[in-house]
Amino acid sequence: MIKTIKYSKDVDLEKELARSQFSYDDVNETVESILKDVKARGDKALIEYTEKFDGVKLENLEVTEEEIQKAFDTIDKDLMEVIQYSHDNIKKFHEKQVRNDFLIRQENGVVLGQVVNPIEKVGLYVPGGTAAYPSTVLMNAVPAKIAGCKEIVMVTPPTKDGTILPSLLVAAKISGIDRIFKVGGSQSIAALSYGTETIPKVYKIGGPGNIYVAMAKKMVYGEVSIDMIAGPSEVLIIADESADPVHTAADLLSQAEHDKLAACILVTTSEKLANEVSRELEKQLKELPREEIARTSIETQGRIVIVDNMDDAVFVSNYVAPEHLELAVENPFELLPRIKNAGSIFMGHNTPEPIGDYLAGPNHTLPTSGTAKFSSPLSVDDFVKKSSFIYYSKQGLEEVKDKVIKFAENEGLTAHARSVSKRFEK
Ligand SMILES: NC(=O)c1ccc[n+]([C@@H]2O[C@H](COP(=O)([O-])OP(=O)(O)OC[C@H]3O[C@@H](n4cnc5c(N)ncnc54)[C@H](O)[C@@H]3O)[C@@H](O)[C@H]2O)c1
Ligand SMILES: N[C@H](CO)Cc1c[nH]c[nH+]1
Ligand SMILES: [Zn+2]
Repeated sequence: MIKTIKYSKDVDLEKELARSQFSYDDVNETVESILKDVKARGDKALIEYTEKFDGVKLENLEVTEEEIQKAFDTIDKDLMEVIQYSHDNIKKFHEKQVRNDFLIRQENGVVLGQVVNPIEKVGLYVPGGTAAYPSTVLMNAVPAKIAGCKEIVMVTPPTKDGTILPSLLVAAKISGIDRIFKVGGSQSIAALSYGTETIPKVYKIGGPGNIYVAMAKKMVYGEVSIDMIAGPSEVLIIADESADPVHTAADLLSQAEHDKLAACILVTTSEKLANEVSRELEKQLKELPREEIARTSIETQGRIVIVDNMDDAVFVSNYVAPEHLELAVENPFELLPRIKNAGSIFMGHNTPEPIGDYLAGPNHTLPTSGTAKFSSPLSVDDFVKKSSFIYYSKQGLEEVKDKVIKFAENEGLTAHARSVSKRFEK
């Protein structure tokens, strides 16, 4: 049964919405020791952890060309069309994000500018523990490809028979991934961070994963860059009395089935809707093949929050800063400007969250665990870096020389001042 809370200003949201069913300390220790071990023992450690966590002893870590060809030969052709359709929508949306170089020319001959360069080597994590995510392959790889990254490698856990599903391989090839490795979890994050005999060290790691993956990315940050902490899925639905309880429950469960640690929250002004959704969740849970995962998520992390008005609903939502926010209200566009913290916003009654998961175009790798307060969806920006450049003419330098010298002397940095003044000595 999902827990229901009546919100008022006295309610301690930190306590009521706490995601406390898991010991992060245990995960920390496990991940730290895996990272150290892979750094020390490379491929040998990867093979052992893959046997331990994924139940398969691998001979080779890299997917071969024959395996990729076989995937194209065996994949369901309708699924391949859907993958291509989704790829094209994601590409169209992300092409709009491309940043161009710019130049500022001044009359005195000074030229200033910014050049944008792709990050050369990137590693993409595609989850594969309890479900396979070809959609995540596309969401990660397409922006990297548009950015122009030279080497795009993908890591994902293998199935029990030591293969990678055809849908993942086909999605990887369609979106331009160069190399694919059959390794998942924190061990794969270690491999991408430090490099092993087989897996190249990259400059940046992107992609979502479970708590072990998220923790590993956090720990290797500094050694490499990371996109964000995209962990267990979340959805928060703001609903008024116009929302349909059957649809609302279905939307909550769409994210609950990802992970026992997924967080699904309904915030509503309607007590009637709250009761109906609570009943409907019980009914629909029984119909799901992944009932156990979804039930644990709903019963431990799930909440229905009843509020007096939309102001309070918006306040709670901005406080949670959910990965996905559904505005299941009469006029979602009216509410939109008041939403300050959310990964992706789904507007109105005909935009269920899975539309964004699969094919609308915007990215589905999104900030979780409240990090939407300061992070954005995965985008082309995550795969580029910028350099600025400065060109001064003789006249331009002469015009500012005294100012630079003044600044440098104030900071007590004589050599800085002299690097300018020396140019004007006779
Ligand atoms: N934010 C997004 O865009 C997005 C997209 C898709 C999925 N997700 C999330 O990704 C996650 C996928 O999780 P998953 O588990 O299915 O796949 P996963 O690939 O993230 O994790 C599986 C791996 O976790 C490791 N692991 C499992 N138990 C472990 C243990 N006890 N100790 C050490 N390592 C262990 C193993 O190496 C295993 O291969 C879910 O939380 C889902 O909500 C997020
Ligand atoms: N909802 C996930 C992000 O939290 C993305 C996804 C992929 N496939 C289905 N859903
Ligand atoms: Zn999803």
